[in-house]
Amino acid sequence: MTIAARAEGLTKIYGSGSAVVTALDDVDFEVHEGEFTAIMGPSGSGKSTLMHLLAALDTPTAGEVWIGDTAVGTLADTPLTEMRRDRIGFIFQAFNLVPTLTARENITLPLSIAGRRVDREWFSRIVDVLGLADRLSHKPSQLSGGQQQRVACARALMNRPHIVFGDEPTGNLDSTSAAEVLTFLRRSVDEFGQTVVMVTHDAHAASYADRTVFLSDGRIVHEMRGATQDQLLGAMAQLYPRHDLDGAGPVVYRDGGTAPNRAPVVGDEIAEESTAERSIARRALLD
Ligand SMILES: Nc1ncnc2c1ncn2[C@@H]1O[C@H](COP(=O)(O)OP(=O)(O)OP(=O)(O)O)[C@@H](O)[C@H]1O
Repeated sequence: MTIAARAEGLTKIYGSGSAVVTALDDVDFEVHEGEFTAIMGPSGSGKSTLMHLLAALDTPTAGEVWIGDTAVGTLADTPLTEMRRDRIGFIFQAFNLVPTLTARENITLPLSIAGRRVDREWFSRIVDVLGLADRLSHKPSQLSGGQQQRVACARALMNRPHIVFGDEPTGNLDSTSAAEVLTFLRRSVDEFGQTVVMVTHDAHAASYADRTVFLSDGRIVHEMRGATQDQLLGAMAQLYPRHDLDGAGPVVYRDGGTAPNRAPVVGDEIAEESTAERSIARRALLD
């Protein structure tokens, strides 16, 4: 099996002194080419941190990431930006479309920024598979959430990336729109040989994947192949007995505190997180 990306001894530590958080703790991980991999775990287990490091959007405290044969840590800023632009596709929970551009312009934006030609045939194929042909001249505000996320899927695949990363891509969608996006990701693997890595807390979403890895407290604690939603839920109940399996689960902090006891702090965190997510998205899409 060919390795599309791998991590060795990946560690990410935030903060210092008493505020130190080990978000990832000495993780070894491989992404297989042409496979759909889901990364699951409760809130705070390190899913987004692992994805951001694998996608070269952030730098580890220790360890190394390879995308294909390229050691990401050895790249200077310009080749790093080029690698993200040319070899990686991103789909975010919050769509992150440019509001002033049409669907067509959003889809081709990464190519426009890179000064590359649009492959008309590939564009039509992707747009057809995603059912977007009659929406191309619409602005994001004229599209439903599901349609916006399908535009984001088309944008992610336009440059035929080495890997597509999705960070909770169905997190803001109703179940019908979520199924459309997940079916598309599945088809992109089966029909185009695309490699996909998706972070999710949702067992139904993960059931579309070939392989699911489970994180807990910054470590990979389990892995399953071809698991059904029920099998995934069963594994989650064993691995994360303190968490609510219906949704993202309560925010459980490393010291055992939970969100309802700490409303003001959680409010602050959410505000900070959405700003952080926007800045990650900018780096992924516009750099
Ligand atoms: N920029 C940051 N500064 C400080 N701590 C951070 C930062 N980013 C993440 N963390 C902490 O690192 C840990 C892992 O966070 P991460 O976002 O990777 O988890 P997650 O599994 O993706 O969570 P969620 O499902 O809530 O998005 C958490 O304890 C989080 O609070």
